[in-house]
Amino acid sequence: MILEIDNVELNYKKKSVLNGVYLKAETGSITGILGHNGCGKSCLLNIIFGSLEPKYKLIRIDNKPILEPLYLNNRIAFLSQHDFIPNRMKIATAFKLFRVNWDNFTSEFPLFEKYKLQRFHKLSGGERRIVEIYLVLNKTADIILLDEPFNGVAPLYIEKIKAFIHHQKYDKIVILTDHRYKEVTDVSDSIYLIKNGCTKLINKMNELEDYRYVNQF
Ligand SMILES: Nc1ncnc2c1ncn2[C@@H]1O[C@H](COP(=O)(O)OP(=O)(O)OP(=O)(O)O)[C@@H](O)[C@H]1O
Repeated sequence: MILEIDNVELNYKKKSVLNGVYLKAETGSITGILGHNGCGKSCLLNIIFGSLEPKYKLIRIDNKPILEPLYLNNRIAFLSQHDFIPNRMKIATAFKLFRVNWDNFTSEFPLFEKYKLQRFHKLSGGERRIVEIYLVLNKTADIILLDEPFNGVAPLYIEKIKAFIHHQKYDKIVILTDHRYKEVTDVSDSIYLIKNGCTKLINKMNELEDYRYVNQF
């Protein structure tokens, strides 16, 4: 499956946020999006998900234009920047709602066993992120969007999460963004940089220096 988005125009009042986006993501490869604070990474993921309506956009899946928000057809799972599990929901209930197996989760993350009947808000920020990433990655979906999956996650778990993300790519489209750019470049097969409202496909990592995204890669 191939997902493409282009012709995006997103403005807030007189401020132009996105105006020259082309992004192509396909099953079997992971697509990373990089860019400075406020360049429009989260907006772009929300536009793909369908929760943000820009002035113009064109989304195609396998060359067919998609006119309805993608979230309506349940083929897409989105880890947004902010928690999506309600604070007072028990962790076991969230796993039931997502139809994700609790025992498989705790075999990968044994330290979470004690949280089964705990309410979501009692977990630390990093622990909440790990639960949500796991649910999103394991939900039945063709497309996965991850907005800052590594934010607040301890280094030991980052490697594990990267391995999970990598595992998903064989039958899903995965698009992710994070400020931990080395993790993003490490796990991604193709990289887009958003600069001045436009996407630039990065072929060689030193282009990230040329575009002044990093001082030294
Ligand atoms: N609801 C809104 N009203 C006005 N401006 C907005 C709104 N949402 C986003 N913006 C602006 O759009 C721009 C892009 O925001 P976005 O959250 O997509 O950036 P980002 O690249 O994800 O940033 P960060 O890396 O800091 O999370 C920012 O300048 C932001 O201030």
